[in-house]
Amino acid sequence: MDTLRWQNGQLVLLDQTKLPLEESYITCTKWQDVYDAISILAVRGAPAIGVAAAYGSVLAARMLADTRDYESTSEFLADFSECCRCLDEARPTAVNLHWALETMKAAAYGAEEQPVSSILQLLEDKAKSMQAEDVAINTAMSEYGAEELAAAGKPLTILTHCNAGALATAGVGTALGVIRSLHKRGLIRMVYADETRPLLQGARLTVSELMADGIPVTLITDNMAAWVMKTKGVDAVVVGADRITANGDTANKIGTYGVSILAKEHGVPFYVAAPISTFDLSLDKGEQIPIEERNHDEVRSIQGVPTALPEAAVFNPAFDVTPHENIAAIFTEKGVIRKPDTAQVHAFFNI
Ligand SMILES: CSC[C@@H](O)[C@@H](O)C(=O)COP(=O)(O)O
Repeated sequence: MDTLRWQNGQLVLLDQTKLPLEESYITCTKWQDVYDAISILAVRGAPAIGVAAAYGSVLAARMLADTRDYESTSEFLADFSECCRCLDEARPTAVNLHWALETMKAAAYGAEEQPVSSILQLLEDKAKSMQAEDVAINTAMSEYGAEELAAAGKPLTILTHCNAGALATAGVGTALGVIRSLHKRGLIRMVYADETRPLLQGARLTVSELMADGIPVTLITDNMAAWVMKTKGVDAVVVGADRITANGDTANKIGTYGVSILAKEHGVPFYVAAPISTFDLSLDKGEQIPIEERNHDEVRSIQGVPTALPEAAVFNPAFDVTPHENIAAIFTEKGVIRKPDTAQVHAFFNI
């Protein structure tokens, strides 16, 4: 089950809205298909949407070249940038989307002197290398995280929120990558997976991903996390991230902030696993992160089944921000940032 694959010049995406009950795929032949797939969460998770968008930009470049006979490469680049800008609007919080498109644009502009046909090939190669790099990044980050947690010297009970696994990346995942590495070392006693309302990424995706790998996992509803921490000996919380600001504040799936408060109350260390592409050092603090608000029907219903009056007022932020004070460490592919704050993050990035 590949989260995404580039096949015969098309992007094939596993439709995560149908999981775990149905394995079906969406074939994207134009960038607008990728935009739609990202918007409806057919492909989701910060690194996965970055890679998908990179391929989306390849489809955009090809579509432009097919529909117009460009007299100059700079005209093509201007239209290509505009397509990237539109794709970038698919979701606002995960900075990996923006990062991936900026990387693709930089690659295209770096070849400004070359003909459009060469740029098309270069963009395809760049997207493929971005996908391959994500695999390596996940593996390195997972090892750093597992090494840090293995120091406890005993099998661990871990709580996670949302899905930061293979389905959210091109590789083994970020938070679930760390859990996979710990499992390989015989160091997972139990993983508690929050169901993650409203869209149930924990129940639908994390639980099935871990079960498929034979990793012990127990599904809980989001409102059970406090009691599980109190009664089940949770050793650590490990989650992914959608954007991390220069002081270490971390945006992740709605509910993560609450889990961090519960962890603090129960003396449970709270860890974030995220690639460097998830850091947005142009922002000083979490309050500056744009938070996506999604369709209110996602809260008025569960999997399309109404659970509230259709006219009920709703607030549906897709993400929240965990303050850096609540984070014990951030695992990246280049190492661990302990007790993240502006000084630690700056030191890590040599700023
Ligand atoms: C490695 S994925 C990290 C995050 O993107 C993940 O935890 C998350 O919040 C995903 O939200 P989603 O709305 O499903 O895209």
